[in-house]
Amino acid sequence: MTTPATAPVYNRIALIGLGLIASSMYWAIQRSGLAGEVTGYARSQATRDTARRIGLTDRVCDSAAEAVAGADLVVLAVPVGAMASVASEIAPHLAQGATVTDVGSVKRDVINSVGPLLPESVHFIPGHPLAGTEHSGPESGFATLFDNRWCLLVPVEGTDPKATAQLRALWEGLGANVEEMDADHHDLVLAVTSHTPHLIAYTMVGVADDLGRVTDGEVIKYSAAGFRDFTRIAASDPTMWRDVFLTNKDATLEILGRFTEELFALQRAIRTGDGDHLFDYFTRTRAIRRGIIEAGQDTDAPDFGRSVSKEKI
Ligand SMILES: NC(=O)c1ccc[n+]([C@@H]2O[C@H](COP(=O)([O-])OP(=O)(O)OC[C@H]3O[C@@H](n4cnc5c(N)ncnc54)[C@H](O)[C@@H]3O)[C@@H](O)[C@H]2O)c1
Ligand SMILES: O=C(O)C(=O)C[C@]1(C(=O)O)C=C[C@@H](O)C=C1
Repeated sequence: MTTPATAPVYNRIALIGLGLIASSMYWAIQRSGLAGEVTGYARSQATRDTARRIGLTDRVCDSAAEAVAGADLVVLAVPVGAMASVASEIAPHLAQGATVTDVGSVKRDVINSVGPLLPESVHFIPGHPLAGTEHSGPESGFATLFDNRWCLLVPVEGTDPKATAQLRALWEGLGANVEEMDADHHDLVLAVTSHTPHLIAYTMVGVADDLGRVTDGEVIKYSAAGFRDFTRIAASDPTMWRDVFLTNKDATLEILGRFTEELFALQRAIRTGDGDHLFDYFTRTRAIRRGIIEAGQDTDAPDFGRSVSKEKI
C-alpha cells in the first residue's frame, strides 16, 4: 500500500530515540509529507553518527533539549524503562501546547512514570503501534512498517480531543488503523498477544540451546517453519523485552499462570494417553485460527483472502 502525499499534520516532529520504530516513522513521514521538519536525537553518539550518515531525520541534534525545542509533536521512541529519564530531560524545553506521545509496548507504566513529569501546558497521549520486527537500531526501519497495522492510542482522562484527533491523523497518514483503548486493557491484551508469546519463544530457543544443538545448526537445519519463527522472535532486542516484562509484570504473570495450567493439562493428557483431550483442544485452536483468516484479520497470512469453508473446520 502506498499512502498518497498529504498536507503536513504537524509543523515539527521530534523523534527521541532513533531505532526501529522512530526510523520507520521518519521514512513513512517522508513518504507522505506529514511534517514540515523532523528532528532526531539518540543518546549514543554512534547512533547519531549513523543517523546523519543515512539521512535519518532532517536534523540530528546533540541533545534532547535541542531536538524538542519548537516541536509541536514529540515522540518518545526509547525502551519503556528509559521513558521517564527522557521525559524529565525534555520537560523544561517543551513548547507550550505541544503533544508528547510514546510508542512503548506497555502503557500503564509509561502513563504513571512519564505523566507526572510533563508540564500541564502539553498534551500527553500515549500510543503503541502494533508493528515491529526482531531488528533494532537506526538502520532497521522502513516506510511500510505501519501499513495496515493497528496503532492503539491511550488518551488519559481530560485529554483535548483535538490533540488526539491530530495524532490519529498522523498515524493514519503513516498507514496504520487507529483505535483508542484503556491502558490496563491494553496491557492485558498485549500480554496475551505479544508479551507472553515472546517469553515462550525465548524459553523454547533456550531449551533447544540447552540441548546443545542450536549452535551446531542441527535444530535450524532440520526445523520446520514453527521453530524458525521462534528463533526469529527470540532474536528481538534484550533491553526492550527486559523492560516490557519488568513493567507489565502483573498482566504477564496472570497470562503465564493460565498458560502453565493449560500446558500441565496437555502434559497430563500426553502422559495418560488422553487422545480425546488433545484432539478436542487442537480442534478448538484450529477453529480460532480459521476464524481469524475468515474475518480477514491476518493480512500477512499466506492464505489471506482465501475463504475457509465452515465444513472443513
Ligand atoms: N521493536 C518492536 O517490535 C516494537 C514494536 C512496537 C513498539 N515498540 C516499542 O518502541 C520503543 C522503541 O523500540 P525500538 O524497537 O525502536 O528500539 P530500538 O532498540 O531499535 O531503538 C531504541 C532507541 O532508543 C535509544 N535510547 C535508548 N535509551 C535512550 C535514552 N535514555 N535516551 C535517548 N535515547 C535512548 C537507543 O539508542 C535507540 O536509538 C520501545 O519502547 C518498544 O517497546 C517496539
Ligand atoms: O513482528 C515482530 O517481530 C514483533 O514482535 C512485533 C510486536 C508483536 O509482538 O507483534 C512486538 C512488540 C510490539 O510492542 C509490537 C509488535
